[in-house]
Amino acid sequence: MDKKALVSEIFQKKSYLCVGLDTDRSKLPAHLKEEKDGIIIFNKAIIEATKEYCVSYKINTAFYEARGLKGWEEMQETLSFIPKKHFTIADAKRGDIGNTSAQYAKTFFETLDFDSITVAPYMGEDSIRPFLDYENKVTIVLGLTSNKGANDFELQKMGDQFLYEKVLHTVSKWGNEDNLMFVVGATQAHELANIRKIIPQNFLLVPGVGAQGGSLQDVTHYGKNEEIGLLINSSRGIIYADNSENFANVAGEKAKELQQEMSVLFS
Ligand SMILES: O=c1ccn([C@@H]2O[C@H](COP(=O)(O)O)[C@@H](O)[C@H]2O)c(=O)[nH]1
Repeated sequence: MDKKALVSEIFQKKSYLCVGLDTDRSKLPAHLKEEKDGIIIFNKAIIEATKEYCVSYKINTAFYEARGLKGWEEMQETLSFIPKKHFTIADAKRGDIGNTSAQYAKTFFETLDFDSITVAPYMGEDSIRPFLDYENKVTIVLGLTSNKGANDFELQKMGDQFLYEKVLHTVSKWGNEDNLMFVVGATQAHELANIRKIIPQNFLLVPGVGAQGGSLQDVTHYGKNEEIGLLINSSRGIIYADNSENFANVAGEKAKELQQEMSVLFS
């Protein structure tokens, strides 16, 4: 799925919600912890219950990679449950010297066929170029992250600008508004007006509402553009909203609540 199709889905559904599938076996409802395919059953039910209310799913690969071969198979099977009209994100935060990045790009864009991948910018252009070389795929670069550690480097001054501002200015020239998005944490909403001056048109992937306390209203107010330009992610706040056999219905309700809050912020 490309950006044009994503924008069309956003306006049709009045939703810019991305559901995060950070599925941790130790957090499954008790009845699924006993099942060999507990993660698959859980993810399938979550996708069925939430697909009407969201336009995107983000798979944080760490939760699958940690389980070795079985985890990679679970990631692939989970991807196959996601309807084609949803934008898929491999939250893998890759980036290495060029020939290694090329293998990461092949893994996530060809072998697994994700629509997009998150990458770290700090090894520079040759580490990101192999991802950008894929037509009809989107590279999502870490801009200003949601965590406390954003203060350690991203919010340090480099000359007269913050390091994250330098990243946005420079990286945005390596690609275009169709193949480049940036991660900005919902906890950093105070910087969004400034961020929109630097990258008015690129989509932003915004994690950090729900469990991390970011505000959907603030992010939308300061970050929205004429295409909406936002994918707001919630993972734990949706998928672990309930720990009983009714978990999927409750997850669906949580996704619906967020979609309804978004729908009134469209105008
Ligand atoms: O700055 C960042 C970048 C990525 N993440 C990821 O997003 C989700 C957030 O999960 P919640 O449970 O909704 O807090 C998770 O996969 C993080 O690794 C982020 O939080 N902040």
